[in-house]
Amino acid sequence: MLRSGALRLCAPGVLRGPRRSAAPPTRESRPPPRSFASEVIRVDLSLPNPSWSKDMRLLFDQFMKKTEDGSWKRLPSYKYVSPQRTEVKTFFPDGKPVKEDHMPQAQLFPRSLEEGLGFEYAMFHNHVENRTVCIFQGGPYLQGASGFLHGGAIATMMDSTLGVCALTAGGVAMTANLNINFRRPIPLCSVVVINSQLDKVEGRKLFVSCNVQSVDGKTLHSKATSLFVKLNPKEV
Ligand SMILES: CCCCCCCC/C=C\CCCCCCCC(=O)SCCNC(=O)CCNC(=O)[C@H](O)C(C)(C)COP(=O)(O)OP(=O)(O)OC[C@H]1O[C@@H](n2cnc3c(N)ncnc32)[C@H](O)[C@@H]1OP(=O)(O)O
Repeated sequence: MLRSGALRLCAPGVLRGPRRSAAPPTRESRPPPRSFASEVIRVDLSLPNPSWSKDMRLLFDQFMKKTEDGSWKRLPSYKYVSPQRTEVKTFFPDGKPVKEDHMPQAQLFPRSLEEGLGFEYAMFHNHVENRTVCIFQGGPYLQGASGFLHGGAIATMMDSTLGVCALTAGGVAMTANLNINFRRPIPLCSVVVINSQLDKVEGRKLFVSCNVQSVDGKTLHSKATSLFVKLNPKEV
């Protein structure tokens, strides 16, 4: 039984729970790995699935059109990130990268909830303009104030979008500073667009900003400025 008006905006797949829709899945569903050593699952989760609302699908299609001339690229996204497969291993600040055997259950945080219940998103990057756009549908497990998204969930997606923008433009970097203004609440299960851009580079410092807007562009939900610092290989 639905109590929240906002929840009615969710696609039917969300309300029935994860991976139970009669509609054919558009992603390959496979069980999680026992260990990174044995297998790294490469299921691209930034593709449409039955939990995506009409707004989410329309936006996705609009951005896919923009990829046709090569100016924009869709960025694939995976649940499992093997340290063996990233530069983090070499650039980790304390010089002691976590061994894969020590974290068999590690997952990328925004991909750690079941389909449709948490963070549903896809990102697109423009290499010429150094911009990253994220289309984001926040599911029912991300509630803060009743019927609205939790500020931490919004911050997570802003940090992730800013991070991808910084990483894509400048290489391996970590968030050093993140300033957010929350202007208007985001209804649970609605879709928003996060627009980020690289503003300035000073040595290892990457200054990146973003805003979060409603699909029609009429509501500015949040704004942020951030500083990412490229990790220093000399310290390894
Ligand atoms: C992240 C790796 C990604 C791997 C990707 C692979 C998979 C891809 C998949 C999916 C992508 C998703 C993307 C997600 C993105 C999320 C990212 C996060 O949330 S990261 C977690 C939260 N952040 C921390 O835990 C950092 C903790 N802090 C640190 O480790 C250090 O402070 C660090 C590395 C940021 C800087 O330390 P120093 O020792 O290397 O550098 P110093 O000398 O302190 O600073 C360099 C310059 O920056 C300024 N600076 C540093 N921190 C500052 C601050 N907070 N405010 C202002 N300036 C600051 C300093 O004043 C200095 O400036 P002057 O060169 O002198 O001009």
